[in-house]
Amino acid sequence: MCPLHTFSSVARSHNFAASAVSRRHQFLIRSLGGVRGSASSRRMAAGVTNLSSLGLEADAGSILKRITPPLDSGLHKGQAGKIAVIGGCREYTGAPYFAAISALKIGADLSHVFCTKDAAPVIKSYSPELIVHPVLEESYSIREDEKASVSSLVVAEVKKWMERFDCLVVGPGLGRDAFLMDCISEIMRHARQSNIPIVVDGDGLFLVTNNLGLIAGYSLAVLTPNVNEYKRLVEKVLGRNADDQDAAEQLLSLSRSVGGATILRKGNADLISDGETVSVVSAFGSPRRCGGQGDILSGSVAVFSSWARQQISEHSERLNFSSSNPMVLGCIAGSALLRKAASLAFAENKRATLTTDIIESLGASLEEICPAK
Ligand SMILES: NC(=O)C1=CN([C@@H]2O[C@H](COP(=O)(O)OP(=O)(O)OC[C@H]3O[C@@H](n4cnc5c(N)ncnc54)[C@H](OP(=O)(O)O)[C@@H]3O)[C@@H](O)[C@H]2O)[C@@H](O)CC1
Ligand SMILES: Nc1ncnc2c1ncn2[C@@H]1O[C@H](COP(=O)(O)OP(=O)(O)OP(=O)(O)O)[C@@H](O)[C@H]1O
Ligand SMILES: [Mg+2]
Repeated sequence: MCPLHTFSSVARSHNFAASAVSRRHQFLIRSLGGVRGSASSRRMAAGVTNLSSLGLEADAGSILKRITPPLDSGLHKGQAGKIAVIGGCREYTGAPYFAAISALKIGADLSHVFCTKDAAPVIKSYSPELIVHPVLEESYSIREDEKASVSSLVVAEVKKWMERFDCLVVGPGLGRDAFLMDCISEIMRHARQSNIPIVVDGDGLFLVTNNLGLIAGYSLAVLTPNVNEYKRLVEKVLGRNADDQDAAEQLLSLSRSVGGATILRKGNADLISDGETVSVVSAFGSPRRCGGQGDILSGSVAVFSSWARQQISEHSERLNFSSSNPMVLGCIAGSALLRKAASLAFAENKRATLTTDIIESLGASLEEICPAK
């Protein structure tokens, strides 16, 4: 287990130690955009009463420490996690790379990428660490009369690996080709039948928003929408606009409406709900909004939720968390670690901070909270 004093020093420097009440208060002020005495702050005050009873700011440092497994010479390759990212097409090769390499940097043993044939050599060239499968096809590369047979082949190629994975990340850099979307739907149905957790991000959210049945009622699904993706999801599911005034209540109701899939709403503060609880991670990260940070998050959530699942199955009696849902714990851990890594990378690189710099800070960030030895 990680020594407690390590957590205390991290907590001091990264705001984990602020009292729960003050953090809740700060979050609500930020998320609801209140100005003292204004109408919006009065609405906010009403929200505080409702939301504080749900429990907001997560004790992310403690969760990170308790779900991260110790390094143990008795373990063999694969036991610390096998993750697969399904994404990467002609346009986007960075996003699946960011998600897959982040999973490895955090501590997973194996990270696979299933992408289109065009994207595969590019992704392989970024890193020899990733196992890259050039199996996906887009409409432009196949004839109409081939579609049925190619679709069966694509799905079969992914299915034969599926049972080995602890978690899939569906969507980073996937694109929105209609043929590809149909194949991915089939792959997701199969993953669900096999009880494999799925983190849905990027274009996977475009697919799911238009096919809610893919994740509805699946408690091992996590959706990680950014501001645009959340807006589309809320409009589709609740028939309303995304709400910043009652953000936590709306998220709770959104998650309930999709049958308890966990949703991580990304933004200034990250909000997480599985329809039972709402948690917030609001520790300051970085003011740089370079593309790719959401991809780091999706790869991280895949690893941490797999670890949380394992810890809960082995030691549920001594894990006294606010939520017993491993997908929620994985979201909290992933969000907190990303923010810490972004803050370290920004301290060093300032305006030049890029996603690759944040990835390079993941190891040191986790080490401060949970040392390897
Ligand atoms: N280095 C990389 O490889 C990175 C790659 N990335 C990858 O990029 C993909 C899109 O993710 P994103 O975050 O740009 O989507 P988002 O903010 O909803 O859209 C912004 C605007 O663009 C538009 N739009 C998007 N896709 C479209 C499409 N296929 N065809 C048409 N329009 C499209 C969208 O329009 P709308 O959705 O409203 O119709 C909105 O106006 C996703 O795969 C992600 O993983 C990122 O992870 C960053 C690093
Ligand atoms: N305004 C903000 N202030 C502080 N942190 C933010 C802000 N917006 C997003 N973040 C952080 O950046 C992370 C990525 O969120 P973002 O909204 O950039 O995702 P994304 O658009 O999906 O990213 P990507 O470019 O990888 O697709 C979130 O977990 C959140 O912690
Ligand atoms: Mg994204």
